[in-house]
Amino acid sequence: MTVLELREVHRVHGTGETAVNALDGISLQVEPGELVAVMGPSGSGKSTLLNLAGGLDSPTSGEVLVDGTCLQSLSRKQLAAWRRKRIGYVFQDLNLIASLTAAENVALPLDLDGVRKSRQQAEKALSEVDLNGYADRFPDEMSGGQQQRVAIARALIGERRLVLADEPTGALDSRTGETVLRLLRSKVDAGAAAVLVTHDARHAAWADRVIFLRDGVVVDVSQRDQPEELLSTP
Ligand SMILES: Nc1ncnc2c1ncn2[C@@H]1O[C@H](COP(=O)(O)OP(=O)(O)OP(=O)(O)O)[C@@H](O)[C@H]1O
Repeated sequence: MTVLELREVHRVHGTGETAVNALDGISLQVEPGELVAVMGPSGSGKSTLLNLAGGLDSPTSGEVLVDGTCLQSLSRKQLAAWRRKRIGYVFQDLNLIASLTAAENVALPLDLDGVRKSRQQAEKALSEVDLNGYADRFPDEMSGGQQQRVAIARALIGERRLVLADEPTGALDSRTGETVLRLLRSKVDAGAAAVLVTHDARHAAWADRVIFLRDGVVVDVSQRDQPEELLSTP
């Protein structure tokens, strides 16, 4: 089943003379096993698209479906539960909770859903981002890059079907940045769907499809070349 679907989505920010068409009729489907990168100049609507996909914002018109359910049809409470279970976010502002340790931050979405053995899962997720031994540290006891990896671990933990990432490698050196993309890729290869907003073509190269936005519309889409096509190129 299609994990994320946007149907003719428009989002106008503001009203009257100052109104901005942040998204101007976007349709998009992301399937299980697919990593889609979104690129485009500043102000082209990338963050708006990600916020709508994650149910953090609502379209002015059009529909956003996750796992076949229209997010706008859910009550606030249902939407919160839907998001927590199915959607993982890695945003530029990491949203780590300062009073919780790394492991507690990572386990939080599971704890809120009453999942057992959340601590064990959180420690495993932390070790996957090379943070063995950091479980009991608080965010302010970690570097920016380490905090970013905690945020990645929190986004990928559990049965998330959709992962939304906004420049997830922002504060990381290039080697750690590559680790993050590899983790995202392997989550997708295991059956999740992901949307990655990036300004960096090297990061977009990890995607199956790259969508280019300008002024709230899709101006180009590039598909990852099939190896066979590459081999047959003279
Ligand atoms: N809350 C808001 N109120 C008014 N205008 C907004 C709001 N959020 C975004 N916009 C406007 O909508 C347009 C799209 O913004 P958006 O943040 O989605 O772009 P972006 O491509 O993510 O930009 P960047 O790469 O700089 O993060 C811009 O013109 C922006 O100024």
